[in-house]
Amino acid sequence: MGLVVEAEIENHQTTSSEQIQYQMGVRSLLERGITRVPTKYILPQEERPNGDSDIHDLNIPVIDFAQLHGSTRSQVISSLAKACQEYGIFQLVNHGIEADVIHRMVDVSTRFFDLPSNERSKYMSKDMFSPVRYGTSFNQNNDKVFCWRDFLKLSCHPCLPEVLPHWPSSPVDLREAAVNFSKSTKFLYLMLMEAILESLGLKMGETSRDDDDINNGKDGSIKFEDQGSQLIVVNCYPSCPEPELTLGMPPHSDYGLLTLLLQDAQVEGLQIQHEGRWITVKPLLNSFVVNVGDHLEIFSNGKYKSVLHRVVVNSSKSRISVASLHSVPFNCMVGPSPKLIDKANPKRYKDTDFSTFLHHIASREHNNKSFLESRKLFFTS
Ligand SMILES: O=C(O)CCC(=O)C(=O)O
Ligand SMILES: [Fe+2]
Repeated sequence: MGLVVEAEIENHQTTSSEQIQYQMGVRSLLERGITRVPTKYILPQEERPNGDSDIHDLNIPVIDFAQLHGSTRSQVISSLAKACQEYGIFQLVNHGIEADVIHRMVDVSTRFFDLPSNERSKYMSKDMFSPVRYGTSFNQNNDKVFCWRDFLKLSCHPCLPEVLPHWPSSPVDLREAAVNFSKSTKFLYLMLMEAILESLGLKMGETSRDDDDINNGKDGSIKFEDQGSQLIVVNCYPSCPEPELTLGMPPHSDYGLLTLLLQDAQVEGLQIQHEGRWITVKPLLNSFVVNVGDHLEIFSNGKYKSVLHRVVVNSSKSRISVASLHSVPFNCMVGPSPKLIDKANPKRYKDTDFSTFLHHIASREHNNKSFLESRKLFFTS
């Protein structure tokens, strides 16, 4: 560590009672009236955001969902393929989800993080498979440096009627808003996934039949339909007194097939890495950001790329985002589709079961796209 950083950390010394407080989240910390970023959140110089290197003029592809139906479908499928191949991300407009469903989800999320800290912390859990998990940072059990984020994770597995009684009962309208949001985004995901499979020359049926490309894990093919896993992640990034020292989320790729993300229409924060540079994903009114996840990179045998992204924070505004992550059922294997493998395109990734993925992600070693790297097969010729 350089001298400058050491000197900065000196100035940010914190007490052991604050160490315990970190586990309670950033909101709780701010309620104690801090005016500096505590040491626990200060990144080494080389990992800090650098405002100057962010550029805004890169056009992230915009996909018009309404145009998927009808005579324009084939053009939209080509645009989807290009977006997934070159960027691993696109913004989805005309998605058809009612404004009210979105508004209620954001509104109730904001009110959830406004609850007293002892009310929120009732939902803290170390169990990755818990139907509800409130927490802070990226992986608070392992993170050496914490990030400036609190979250609420709502799992929809194995089905909504089973998990619903575990979801927070306060605010009173949280369950209803989250159910409507999860059902709407699931429907959108299925429509998108069908189009993305089509762009790969594959197809999705209503049930697992032999001629579908979705049957359940044998031959490395995977199951996309209703039993697929879904996780709703509500992120809260409070305003930060020294945003240049920390991040809301460190660089990572999402593990699943696709993530549909609702980002705050007023507050920027999400950045993707593209051609070695960090680019801000400008909020686009009434849109979803759609990320390609690691499972889709593997399933497509590397044709589509999961996107490395991070979140920066700012000194004046707090930011809320809601992600809907979708993948195969938990008991499935993920591997390259046999239909995308041939002599010219040998298999590039090992098959992996979903829980190995999740355990790696929760582990100390996880950073950037490290898991995906560990699944790659290398060829000598
Ligand atoms: O808040 C954002 O814009 C991104 C959130 C994110 O990357 C995630 O929840 O995985
Ligand atoms: Fe993410």
